[in-house]
Amino acid sequence: MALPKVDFEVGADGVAVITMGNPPVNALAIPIIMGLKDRFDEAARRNDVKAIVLTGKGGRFSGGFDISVMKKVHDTGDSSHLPDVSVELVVNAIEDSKKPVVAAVEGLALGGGLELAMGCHARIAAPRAQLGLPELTLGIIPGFGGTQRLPRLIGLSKAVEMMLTSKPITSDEGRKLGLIDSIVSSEELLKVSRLWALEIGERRKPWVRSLHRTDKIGSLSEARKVLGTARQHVKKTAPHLPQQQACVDVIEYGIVHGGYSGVLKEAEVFKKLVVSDTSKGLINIFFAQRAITKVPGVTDIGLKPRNIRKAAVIGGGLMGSGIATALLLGNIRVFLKEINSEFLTKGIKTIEGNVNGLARRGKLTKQKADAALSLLQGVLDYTEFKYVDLVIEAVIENVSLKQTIFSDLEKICPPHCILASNTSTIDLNLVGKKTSSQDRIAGAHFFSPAHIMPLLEIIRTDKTSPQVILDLITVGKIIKKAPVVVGNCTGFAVNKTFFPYSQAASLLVNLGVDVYRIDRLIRDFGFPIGPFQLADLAGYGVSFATSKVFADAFSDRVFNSPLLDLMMKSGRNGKNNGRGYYIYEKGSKPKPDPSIQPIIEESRRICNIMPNGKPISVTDQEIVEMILFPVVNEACRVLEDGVAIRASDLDIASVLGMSFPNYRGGIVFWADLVGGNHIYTSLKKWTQLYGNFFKPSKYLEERAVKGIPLSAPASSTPKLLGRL
Ligand SMILES: C[C@H](O)CC(=O)SCCNC(=O)CCNC(=O)[C@H](O)C(C)(C)COP(=O)(O)OP(=O)(O)OC[C@H]1O[C@@H](n2cnc3c(N)ncnc32)[C@H](O)[C@@H]1OP(=O)(O)O
Repeated sequence: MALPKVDFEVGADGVAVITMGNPPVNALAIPIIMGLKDRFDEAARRNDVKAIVLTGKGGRFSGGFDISVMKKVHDTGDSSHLPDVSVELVVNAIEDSKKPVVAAVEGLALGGGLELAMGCHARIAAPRAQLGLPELTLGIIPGFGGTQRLPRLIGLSKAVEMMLTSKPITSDEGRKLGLIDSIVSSEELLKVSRLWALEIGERRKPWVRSLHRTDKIGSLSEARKVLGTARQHVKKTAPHLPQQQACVDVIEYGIVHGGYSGVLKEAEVFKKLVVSDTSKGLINIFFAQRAITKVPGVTDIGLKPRNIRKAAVIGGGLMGSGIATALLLGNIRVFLKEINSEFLTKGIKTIEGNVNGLARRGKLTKQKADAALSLLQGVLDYTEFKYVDLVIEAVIENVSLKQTIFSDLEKICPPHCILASNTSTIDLNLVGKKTSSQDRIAGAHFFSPAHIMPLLEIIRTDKTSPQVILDLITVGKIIKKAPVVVGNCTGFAVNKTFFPYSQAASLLVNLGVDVYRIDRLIRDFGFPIGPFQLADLAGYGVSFATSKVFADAFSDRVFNSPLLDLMMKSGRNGKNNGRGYYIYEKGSKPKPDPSIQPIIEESRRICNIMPNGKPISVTDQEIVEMILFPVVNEACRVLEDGVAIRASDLDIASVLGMSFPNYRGGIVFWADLVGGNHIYTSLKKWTQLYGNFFKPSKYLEERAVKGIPLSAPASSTPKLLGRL
């Protein structure tokens, strides 16, 4: 791999071209920043240099400050790894340079990349470059002057919007807004930028120091109005994200005290935010997301993904139609199979509803929606299966039915065809037991609604071939899912980790805690809805069936609550029939239903676990911990058994599959922040008080006692992922 380096070349025209080279995105790693400082010094010193062009190698300007430097700060606790770029490089060496500097932008200029460009005296871009300040997604604010220069270049409202949403704009929009001075073809980019820089020197083009501009900001009262609205919005939509408020504050500071003071304030706040838990969590998620597709024994052995053009989905229910929708949106031809025309019509209607719904909400153009639906064909038999590359079975969780389907598939599908099951709980060895095709059988576990939820859990057995796993990873990427490869066991990685979540909530209710208090606290923690509203949403049938599976598999530690059964017996089925823990009425938000109280009382009476028959007294924090620590405990077992390749895979899976708040970094990452020892001692205490449901796992105990982070890689070879 090429080392990061900054090239410097002075042409006969007297223009020095400084080129950042750090593939694949020219991230501003420390050697690049040092190199830039040296090169700008050199350009300033040399008499043969009249003007400067700053650009990036390989068709990309820069993807911003090297995020791994911030990770290093998190890992070491040492902020001195953060270089002074904002003043030393952007203000002193670039913006205040006595020689004109032009940024030649191609591909992308994000974060620190765009901030360098904004420090230049003009920006020339190739078409379709992405320009943005996505720092807030990492729990920080722009730190190389972006909070000050962007509003001065494009106006306050748009700049605030770009920073708070972290959404990039294209060259075209940048040109209209005044961020880009001219758009030229890639071929012409350097030539035009050189000329432009020379013309600035000759005063034939304006020599603009962005930080000194005030014309686009408006009056102080106008600015305060815009910022006040932004503040209100942030307060409502992002109460857990301190960087959002901080960003607005820093922008305002610069407007009140001047751009340069704003830059200094920004650097100070940036440094504080880098070490915040939010930034630690979000940066963990950034790298976790990119690690999932690095699967030892699969992606590092020189295999090439095969083309998956045609797929079949068996079962047109909620899951099957969601999966088919996802494949169609990924431009894959789909045969949807059902057992009769009534079910088939219903499945197709659901898919049409899914696709058209996305188009209605502006997520898809009408043209793309029509193109996706044209790739769908409903079938009632296996004739078309002779030509497919992938089958995903999504029928009910019935072992013998699945076994029959897979033995039929083996006979009908071509030998290269991948045979996948969307089972959420059943052992895949059992599913493929009646075939001799175990090497091409895998799990492709989607999360409901499958066309929306971004996680795809790919389950490999010890017989699944690496090629099949690689192909499924590739399909996952094509259909815009995050593919996480896990081992085969009851519940696989995600449902196994999270089965104690709803059980702990029920346990607390049976100990006397209020349903709605629990839901509120879990929402306050950052989940979009609480466990009882989630149960309402999923429908009780699914929860009931899966809790049975877990009760059989993990009888040493399940909590069997009569609550769900009693709810069902009283004619409730959650959102499906409008009656659950909440009342569901069209057009209004779910309302707590006081009439469930007698059902809860009955459950408590049957369960009889309240000490002395009285509700326990617990703090809000304890409630959250009593629900989430058992999940951490199960995550430890998943890691110990090697069901997940690495802890960060569970982090990303918890965020994308279970809506664990991303700014807390994922379940294992959060557990390490809370501290293994606190989790262990709490679980031990609750085991004594309330039983084995809370009993700490060996893995947790060992690590807590030795002070080893739960996320640290295991020293022994994973068991279930034996091939990895
Ligand atoms: C002080 C400043 O204000 C602070 C900052 O600048 S913070 C950084 C702001 N910039 C960002 O947030 C951009 C982050 N990067 C991205 O969004 C995307 O990587 C991208 C749009 C640039 C490219 O996307 P894509 O082509 O799909 O490639 P992607 O797989 O994401 O990244 C390719 C590799 O570059 C790495 N990378 C991308 N941006 C990086 C960055 N800013 N720092 C370090 N590594 C980075 C990725 O980790 C990945 O590494 P890997 O191959 O070892 O896994």
